[in-house]
Formats: sequence, structure tokens, C-alpha cells
Amino acid sequence: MTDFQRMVDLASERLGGAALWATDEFFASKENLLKPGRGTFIPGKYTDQGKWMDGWESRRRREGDRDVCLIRLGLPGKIHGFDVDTNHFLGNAPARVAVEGVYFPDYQPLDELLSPEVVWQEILPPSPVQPGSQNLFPRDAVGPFSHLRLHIFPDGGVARFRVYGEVTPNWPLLLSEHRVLDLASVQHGGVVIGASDEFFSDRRNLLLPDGSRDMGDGWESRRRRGPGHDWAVVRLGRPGSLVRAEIDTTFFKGNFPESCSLEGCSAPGAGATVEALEGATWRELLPRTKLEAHTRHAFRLQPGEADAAPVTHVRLNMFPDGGIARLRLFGAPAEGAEGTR
Ligand SMILES: NC(=O)NC(NC(N)=O)C(=O)[O-]
Repeated sequence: MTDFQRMVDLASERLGGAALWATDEFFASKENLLKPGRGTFIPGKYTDQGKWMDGWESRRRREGDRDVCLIRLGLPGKIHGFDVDTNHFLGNAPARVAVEGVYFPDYQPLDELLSPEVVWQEILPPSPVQPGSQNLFPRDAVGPFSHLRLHIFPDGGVARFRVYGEVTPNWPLLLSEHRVLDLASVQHGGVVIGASDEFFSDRRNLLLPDGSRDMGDGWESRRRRGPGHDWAVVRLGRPGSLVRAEIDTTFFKGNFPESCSLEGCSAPGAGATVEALEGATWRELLPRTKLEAHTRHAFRLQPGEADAAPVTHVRLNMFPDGGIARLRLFGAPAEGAEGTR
């Protein structure tokens, strides 16, 4: 897996991404592009239109050079890479794809997005893709963008379209509306930058909005057979002084951690790798505390010294192993220069 594939999928349906419009979706619907997984193929399954396909698929084009799908990102952000996944599209993958983007800070109705006045910026020039493959295109943190156009040349099918990047929250608006907010939330730019083990489920689930839907929708490590404990490190969307945490073990009944603790550090500029935090001074925010099965626990956090620097990163330790559905870290965001990470 490339580094950018570990970032947030800004387009995912789960985060509010939507396929708003397409030139043609004769064989299969544009909405499939943003669904989880890589799509399935069911031999022998046909609809009135033709072969049932799990992706977006247009008819064979006899005029014109392309089909286009207009996508609203769930969360606006800077783009570090695309995955144009043509899984199961073998005799009907596009020859080339391209992506353009635009940024609107506020809601835009579809007719305005379709207006020829919108100035679209090229993010990926027309580029060849392979059938039945994850086609990965790294980009150089371009944006922010709120909407994209995926062009397929001349026609064909794409199973999934992933748009990996970093969320760019509207901080002036958030700061004007909230004194305390969840600084770990993916909606506010929080990211899990590392974890000791993700055998059963992905660390990114910890910071998703809303409650978890089932046990697979949290972070779960394998059964630890040696010494030590599992951990995950979060870079907050904005540094701040944390006051309260929620640690949610919903759906983890036979596999919740025996206990957990939280530590915080101030490492502005350390970026998005755990290695860059080597040598950081960690301060206890929550001492080791017993957890319950299938419970949303709320914990008050230990205040730092009055002059303590705002926390930029938090380490969640779970003893010895297990699963946690969600982690919320509520705090007052730092303003001005201190608010940079
Ligand atoms: N066997 C097919 O998949 N044919 C066609 N596609 C669908 N979905 O029926 C086509 O023309 O690509």
C-alpha cells in the first residue's frame, strides 16, 4: 500500500461524498464509485440493460470522446493521490482517465456546478489505465478542492474511485461557532498516523463521524500472545487543550480492551509520521483506566500546567489488545500561531 492510500478517502460515501451527475450510466450507476470495498462480480447476473456490474459503467460510445462523472467530496481537502480501480472491468475498462477539480466553500446547486462558467483545474491529465486493476496516481497535495470531475476516455466502467488526501476544515467558521469541539474528528482534520496492529480493522475508523455500525467499523487488533500492548497515535486537526475524551467500545463484547490510557504531546511541525515523534515528551491525559464491553465511556482529562503548550498528538494505549469503535477528543482549539500544526 502506498503512503497516500493510508490517508482519508475524501470522496467516500461514508464521509458524505456523492456522485451528482454523469453523462451516461447505462450499464451501472455512478453511486457505486464511492462505495466501500473494491466491488464484486457475480457471474450470470444480468439486468434488462445487460451484465450487472458493481461500478459506474457507460454504454459503448459511437460519437464524442468521453464520459464524465461529477463528484462532490464528502469533506473538502488537499489531494495526495487517486485510485481509479477498474476491478472486474476487463473487456470494458476505459483506455484513459483524467480528473479536474474546483473549490467552493459553500453548498453549490447542481445547475451551477454544470454551468460552463465554472473554472475547472486539471489535477490529473489524461492518463492510461489498466483493466481489472487499482490504477494509482500520486499527486502533490494539490487543492483544496470540494468537487471533482472524473473523465473516462472514450467510455467504459470503473469499479471504485478513491480520492486520498488531507481534510481542510473551515477553521474561521468552526472557531466562530465552537469553544470546545472534537479535535480528533476526521471532519476537523484529525488523522490516525500510526497504530501497532490493524489485523482485523482499520485504524481510520476510530475518527469517523457518527456511531459505529457493526464490529468491523472500529479499530481492532489481533489477540496479543506476547508482552506489550496495542496503541494508536492521532494527530489532532488543530492543536488545543483537551478536556474530555470519549472511548467507545460499542460492538466489542468478547474483545474489548481490559483498560486504556491517553497521553498527549506538543510537537508542532512533526507532521504525519509516528517516527517524527521519537523524542517527544508525552504527558498523561488519562491514567490507565478499566473499560467495559459495548460502552461509550466519557472521561474527564487531566489538565496540563497553565502555560502548557497546546497538544498536537495523542497516543491511545489499549491493554493488552482488543477493539475500540470510536475515539473522541474534545478540547478548546488554540488560536493564532499556536493553532498551526
Ligand atoms: N459483457 C459485458 O459486460 N458487456 C457490456 N457491459 C455490460 N455491463 O453489459 C459492454 O459492452 O461492456
